[in-house]
Amino acid sequence: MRLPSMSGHFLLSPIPESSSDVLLPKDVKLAVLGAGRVGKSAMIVRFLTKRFIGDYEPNTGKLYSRLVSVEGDQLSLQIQDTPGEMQVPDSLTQVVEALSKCVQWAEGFLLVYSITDYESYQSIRPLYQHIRKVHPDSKAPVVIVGNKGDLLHARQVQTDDGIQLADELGSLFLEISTSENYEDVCDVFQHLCKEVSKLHGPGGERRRVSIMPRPRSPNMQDLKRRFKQALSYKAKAPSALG
Ligand SMILES: Nc1nc2c(ncn2[C@@H]2O[C@H](COP(=O)(O)OP(=O)(O)OP(=O)(O)O)[C@@H](O)[C@H]2O)c(=O)[nH]1
Repeated sequence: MRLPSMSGHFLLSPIPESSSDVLLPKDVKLAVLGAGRVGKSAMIVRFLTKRFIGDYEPNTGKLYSRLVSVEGDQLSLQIQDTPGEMQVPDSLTQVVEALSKCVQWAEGFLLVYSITDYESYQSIRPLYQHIRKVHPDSKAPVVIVGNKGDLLHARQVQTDDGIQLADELGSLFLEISTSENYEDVCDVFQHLCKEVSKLHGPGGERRRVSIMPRPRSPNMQDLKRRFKQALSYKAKAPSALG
């Protein structure tokens, strides 16, 4: 199943401030998983900043938080990046534990492989099965992405392989190049946000809360005037000590 092309752009905008009642944004928690240096961090940063940053240190699990608006819906989005490589054998258990916690925590998943790395493609199925095992009753949306689509000369995974796997697992699939195409990266995250948001229902976690009106900031001119007044009064007043 291929990811349908999205119309319209993903709007990254701050939530408007209101002095009275506000609607809390819905929480959307996504996890990005994939074995090896498949471009997970690059994708997240590309989505959040529009920029492609070519050089990253291998990450150890960074959480990104943003307020975003998707088709008019205000979302409090959290994206958990996960380590693709385990460099210290001793920490294997910790990494697996951390991954399980993250899978438990998240509501929507992005499974990434690189079209230049067949092993990363092979890791998608077990990752997918792990998600379904941790969330047996939920319809947690999963999108499979074949990244680095620009590196055609180094291709090890055919597009059809990706389509076939995604069909088999019942997931959406898109082959993209994070470095060359911001729109595709955006479509992927936008799709996941919308699907997770649907899980919360139409009203979801949105609720009205009353917020205290913010106290007015002091008028500095007025304060200075009063301060001077007080000083001059003090100067004129007879001293209590005689
Ligand atoms: N040519 C090309 N390179 C990419 C693309 N996406 C990511 N890269 C490169 O792939 C390398 C790994 O990218 P990362 O984003 O660090 O990969 P990661 O999956 O987060 O890796 P870990 O941090 O080890 O989990 C970097 O050198 C990126 O510049 C892409 O679409 N095309």
